[in-house]
Amino acid sequence: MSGTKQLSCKLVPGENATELLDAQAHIWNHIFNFVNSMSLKCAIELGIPDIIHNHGKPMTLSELITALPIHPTKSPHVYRLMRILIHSGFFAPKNTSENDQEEAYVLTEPSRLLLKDSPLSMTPFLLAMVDPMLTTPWNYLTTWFQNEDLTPFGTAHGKTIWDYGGHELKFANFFNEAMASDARLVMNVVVDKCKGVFEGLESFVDIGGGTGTVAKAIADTFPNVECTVLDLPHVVAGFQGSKNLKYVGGDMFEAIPPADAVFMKWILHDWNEEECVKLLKRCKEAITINNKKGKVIIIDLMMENQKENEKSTETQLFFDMVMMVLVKGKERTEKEWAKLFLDAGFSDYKITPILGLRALIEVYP
Ligand SMILES: C[S@@+](CC[C@H](N)C(=O)[O-])C[C@H]1O[C@@H](n2cnc3c(N)ncnc32)[C@H](O)[C@@H]1O
Repeated sequence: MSGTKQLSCKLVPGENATELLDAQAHIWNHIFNFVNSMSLKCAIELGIPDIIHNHGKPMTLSELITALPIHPTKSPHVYRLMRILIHSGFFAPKNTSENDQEEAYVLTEPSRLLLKDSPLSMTPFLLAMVDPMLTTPWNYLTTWFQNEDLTPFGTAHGKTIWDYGGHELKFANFFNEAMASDARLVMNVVVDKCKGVFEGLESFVDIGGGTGTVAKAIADTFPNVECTVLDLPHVVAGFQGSKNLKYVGGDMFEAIPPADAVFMKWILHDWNEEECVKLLKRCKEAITINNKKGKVIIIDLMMENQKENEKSTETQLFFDMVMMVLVKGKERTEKEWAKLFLDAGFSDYKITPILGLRALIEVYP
């Protein structure tokens, strides 16, 4: 032996083979965690949910293979893709009839939400989040821990995500469409379950409101409310308002149009504590102008609001890491939210926990 240490292959006393193999399997499972998202991405790109949906009845493997836009040499592999997606709950097997040997596939609730033309489709969000422009920064996480860069996204692309959107049209389009698809789904629930939050308002401004999905939903549901979307000039460029909806291009850290309610969905989790306090102070100015007493309405993730559900906790932890990698923000617990509100000079808040992993929070001056 020339100076290298020889590691013993024997089990350490007290360690049994089952524990060792379990530990190995645990590591394998985590190494290959990306297989779930990449298999799902592939199924969406091939249009599998739509093909099964349009078939109108449970679809057998051979029918699926015939309908898929794939090379004939790949036909024998389709069942493998379907098998993992059944395991992860995106499709379900169904026997077509008692005599029929061949299993058929049906959609599940999650795959129904991935139908391309469904009004609440999450497909744009999925395709954006797994696009290499957003996954590449993960390869720079270690480098970022060891340098002074603000985000791994910045290390990878040399710009903040917002500046990048201003330069890369393709990125801006799929990012804004991803946000809009989430806003459609959330506003569907909000307008149905918490209409009261918006009743009595005369004016409403959605800051960082993207291409206006939230403001449009409020403008349509409450025709007497004057709605404004404020976002970066390149995001709102070319958008036309309507009778009670207008678009304003600007920087929310500089000025927010006065309104009875300032709305922020998926905004504060993008920013650090100092920036959030600055933004909340701007919001407070906007809702208290002329001695008015409006409110701030926030939709954002609330860490630890689903403690009993292991999968939801993991999803919240995923989101927090995403915030670390893409932007300077974080996901916050109720205690952390309360501190932000206090530091920005607000006196009270109310949480409506109707949005699953997220919450609707009303904040009062
Ligand atoms: C995570 S997206 C959320 C979009 C939308 N609120 C939603 O949830 O669908 C954040 C938004 O903030 C906007 N934004 C970033 N910096 C901004 C600034 N300084 N002023 C105004 N908007 C900004 C981005 O352009 C983007 O539309």
